[in-house]
Amino acid sequence: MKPAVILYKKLPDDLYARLAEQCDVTEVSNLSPESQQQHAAAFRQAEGLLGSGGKVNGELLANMPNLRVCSSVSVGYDNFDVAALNARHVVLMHTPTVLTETVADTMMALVLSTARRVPELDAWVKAGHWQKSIGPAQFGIDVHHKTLGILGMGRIGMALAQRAHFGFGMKILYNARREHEEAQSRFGAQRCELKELLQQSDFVCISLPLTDETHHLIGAAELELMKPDAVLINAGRGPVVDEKALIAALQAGKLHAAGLDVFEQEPVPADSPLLSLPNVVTLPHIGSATHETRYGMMQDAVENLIAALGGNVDKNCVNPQALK
Ligand SMILES: NC(=O)C1=CN([C@@H]2O[C@H](COP(=O)(O)OP(=O)(O)OC[C@H]3O[C@@H](n4cnc5c(N)ncnc54)[C@H](O)[C@@H]3O)[C@@H](O)[C@H]2O)C=CC1
Ligand SMILES: O=C(O)C(=O)CO
Repeated sequence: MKPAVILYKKLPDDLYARLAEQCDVTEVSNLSPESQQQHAAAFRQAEGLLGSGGKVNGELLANMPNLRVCSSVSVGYDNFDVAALNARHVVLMHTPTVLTETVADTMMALVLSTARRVPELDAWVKAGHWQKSIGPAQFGIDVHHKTLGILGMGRIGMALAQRAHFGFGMKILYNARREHEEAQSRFGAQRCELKELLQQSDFVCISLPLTDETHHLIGAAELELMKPDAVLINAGRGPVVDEKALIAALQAGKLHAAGLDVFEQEPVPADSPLLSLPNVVTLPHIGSATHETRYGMMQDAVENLIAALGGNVDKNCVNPQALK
């Protein structure tokens, strides 16, 4: 008999067919309590769960007594209660690597667009303001040969460092618990304390996961340490930055700009002051959102689920110890 799975994300036809060949699939629109109630029997039976977004916590697990494998279409897994999964011996699979280069491209796009004010000036031209030669009011700041500080020197941080160092001749700083030998040998990257990184970087780029330790890692005191013409880029998770403190710093003119792909609340509320600050570039959490990469993530998530249901957690497993 095929294992029963709950699918809470639309898949392309070929990937759905691949999943359905191996599993008995019930498709639901999301993991809301209403959806769990509506499909109670399917949730109760399911051994697998595949999708993205939505909280996977003790309450959901209580409705899924047969669950063995969660497969997330994402690398970040802060929406999963891993301790609760471990306690129930449920393994969590995710999709690192396949999205790394695309997210680093997004971060570089934020670096360039904040520094050179691309969206702001695009809107300015389209609004008919380009009536004569531009002047200092339209100038930006250089990116090349500046200092880029990375918080989260993992897969995405490394791919960003590669672009910044080789493409733009930038000096790379990073903050980490341990020396990153590869970052040092490939990019001459220097490890430093958070304080030093904030004081020295022209661009502070966040590609950190959200954990208890990283929650509000960047608050008022940290923003105060940054150079007045520095730029903050966040593509990790919104709550790594205290958004109220960021808004206050931007309103007080303490930073050149911010480039944000992630927010404390997503979608970002329409009345957020971030949306009316001209020096803030906002993106709707598109870090990995290209056709190619999103397809690759879904493909990996399907294969991860099938492999893990078959007892193979060699690749892309967050908590292989849960099997023990
Ligand atoms: N904006 C978007 O669409 C996307 C956002 N992300 C976010 O990026 C994060 C990173 O992804 P990867 O690079 O693949 O993960 P990774 O695990 O390879 O890298 C994360 C790095 O952060 C470091 N780190 C963790 N806590 C730290 C702390 N307190 N201080 C200093 N360093 C710390 C880790 O040691 C690791 O080197 C994901 O967890 C996710 O939240 C990932 C993909 C897309
Ligand atoms: O994979 C992730 O963690 C994302 O945020 C979306 O790609």
